[in-house]
Amino acid sequence: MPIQVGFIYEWEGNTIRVALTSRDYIPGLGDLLYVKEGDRTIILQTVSYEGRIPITPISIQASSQNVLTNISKEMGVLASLFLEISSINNKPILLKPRRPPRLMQPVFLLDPSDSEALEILKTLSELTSEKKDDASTIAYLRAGVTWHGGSKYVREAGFKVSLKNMLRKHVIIIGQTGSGKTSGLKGLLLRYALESQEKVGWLIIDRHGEYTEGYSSGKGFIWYMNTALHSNKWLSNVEIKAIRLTTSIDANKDKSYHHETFSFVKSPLNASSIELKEFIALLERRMGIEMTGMLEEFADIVSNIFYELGKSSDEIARKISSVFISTDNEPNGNLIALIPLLYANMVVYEREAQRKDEKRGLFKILVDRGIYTHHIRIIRRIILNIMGWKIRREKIADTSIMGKKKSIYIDVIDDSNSIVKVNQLLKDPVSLVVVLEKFLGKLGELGGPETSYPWKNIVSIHGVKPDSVGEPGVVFTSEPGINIDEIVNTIENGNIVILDVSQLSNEQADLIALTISRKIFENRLMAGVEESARKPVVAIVSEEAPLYLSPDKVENPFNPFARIAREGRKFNIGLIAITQLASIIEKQILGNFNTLIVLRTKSRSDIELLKDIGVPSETLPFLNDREGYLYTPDLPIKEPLPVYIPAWFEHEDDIRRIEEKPSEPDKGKSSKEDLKSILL
Ligand SMILES: Nc1ncnc2c1ncn2[C@@H]1O[C@H](COP(=O)(O)OP(=O)(O)OP(=O)(O)O)[C@@H](O)[C@H]1O
Repeated sequence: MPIQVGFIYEWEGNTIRVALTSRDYIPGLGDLLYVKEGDRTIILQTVSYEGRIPITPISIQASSQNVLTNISKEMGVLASLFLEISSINNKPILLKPRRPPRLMQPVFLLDPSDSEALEILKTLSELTSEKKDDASTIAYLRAGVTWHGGSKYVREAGFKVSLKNMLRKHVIIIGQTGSGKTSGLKGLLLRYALESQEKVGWLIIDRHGEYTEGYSSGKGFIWYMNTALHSNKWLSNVEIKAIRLTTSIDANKDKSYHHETFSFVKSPLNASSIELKEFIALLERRMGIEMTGMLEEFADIVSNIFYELGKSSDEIARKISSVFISTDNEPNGNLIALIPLLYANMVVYEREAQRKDEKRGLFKILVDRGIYTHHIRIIRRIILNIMGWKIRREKIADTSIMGKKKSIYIDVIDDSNSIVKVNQLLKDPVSLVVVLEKFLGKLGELGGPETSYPWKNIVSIHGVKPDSVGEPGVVFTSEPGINIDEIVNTIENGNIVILDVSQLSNEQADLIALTISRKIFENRLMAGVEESARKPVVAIVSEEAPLYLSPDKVENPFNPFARIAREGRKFNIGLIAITQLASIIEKQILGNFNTLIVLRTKSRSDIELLKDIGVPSETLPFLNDREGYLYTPDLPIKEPLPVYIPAWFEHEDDIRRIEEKPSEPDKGKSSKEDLKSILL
């Protein structure tokens, strides 16, 4: 039986006043009501309510205790015209209502427990969903705010969109802490795994280790994802790679899980994966433009020397150069690590040796460019601090000068507590001496007389001839740890990478997020628009993206998040930005986010901002977890729709159904037993 709550009482502009007559119904913000009028069903959305007792104040003070219960109340709801289902040639169509319902028309509650209301919800979902084969359900229509365990959404009223279209035009999820951003997004990922017919490459930058939680318990999110992917014949070969960045290399061996489509590894990252320009872009935030400029200048001098060494006829020099300059001609993390070592092993001695007016070596070149010792010290401290590296003093030789015994030391990098592992050349004292000798050789050609460094000529003491490849002493090995290019390739091919950066400092996590995002973008840029269109859409899920999309950050040409927000769609790359505050984002950039999912928020600035795009923002502070509004131009109705986004754990029934179904013979062992044996 339809639940009548009242009548249309009056209208004014877009506001409809409903006089409530039901004793049982207490209105809630966002409640959906409907009116049937011929073949029109007009849906109203509650934006406010009012109620009063129709008596004069003096009566309230009547002596009888029961006076209030004996008199009637006047209650009303203020609602806005939300949607209208009409019909043309007996086919239902969805409209934005232009006319209010007639006065005195009965008004009903769109409560999914009633069969007529349920039919209306289903029709709405039909009319608003994309009909494409690869469409996945991203949310469910919500007929109000849940109350006392009741439910205001139903599974039958889902909104389906083609993820491929939606993701490349960027999605932003806005909501205060605990509003359900993460659990809802995991729900969305699960719907992708269950329903999509097209692969999407996902990079999930996991700040808090939330996506891999319970992976070994057999019931966490990963478990659900695996089961869902295996059941989906279009995605059954999609891999999920979970990578937890850690400082320890050994953990790799005993703490990794592998399955044909799921792996979990703990590993550090290698320094050659990180690029100097990314590091510099990151530093602007911490050191300001002037100091960052100095580091850039310093790094330029050093990189130029390595570019030169790369062209030399000396094979060792060329090999050394390739450690510091990656194959794409970009100075990398090893070069960043060398900067503090140049200070400790060269500049310090050059400064000591200087006579009044005569500066020498690298120190002279730096001072000529306005970079003084105190600047270098700051740069050095910041590099070590951000990267988690330390400097360790190592003895390389004992000599005797005029009968006096003297030990010779050199400063090397200690990366044992860092997630970024540097090349052995920077850790092994003798190898480092060879690097410094080569560096010095080129530096001498560029300017200023050298000075004497304690480590100089020590290589010959060790009997190492730096000119010959393979002589003992020069250690050429690649750094341990995962390479960012491997991660990028996995995503490019339509797989899911969960990059757990929870053990990193914020700065390290930002550095990694920026580096990988830029690499993904540059790869597609190189492939070109047409080639990229043939590749799977890549979605980058990131909580840090909004921090890099503020007005002062979006101007930086090296900011990959800003570039992706502006140009990503051409190259099939989309951002899923998760934020507690949308108003920090630069306005034009925010305009590039075509899909908005707005959850509970109390932020005044966000409420104002969202009001402008038509979200009934007065309801936002009162929403329950994962209740919100969805606005996407990919649905036929261009209005913010009240939705519920179920959490991943609310799809338990779907997963159980899959698990109970016998596995198909052509998929081999993809059943519960198989996964359990891997995960438990
Ligand atoms: N596995 C789970 N089982 C039951 N409830 C959960 C689970 N995970 C999260 N929740 C609940 O869902 C609500 C939303 O949590 P969620 O982590 O999605 O919020 P969030 O908006 O991402 O918060 P934050 O900004 O702090 O990350 C919380 O009340 C939380 O307690």
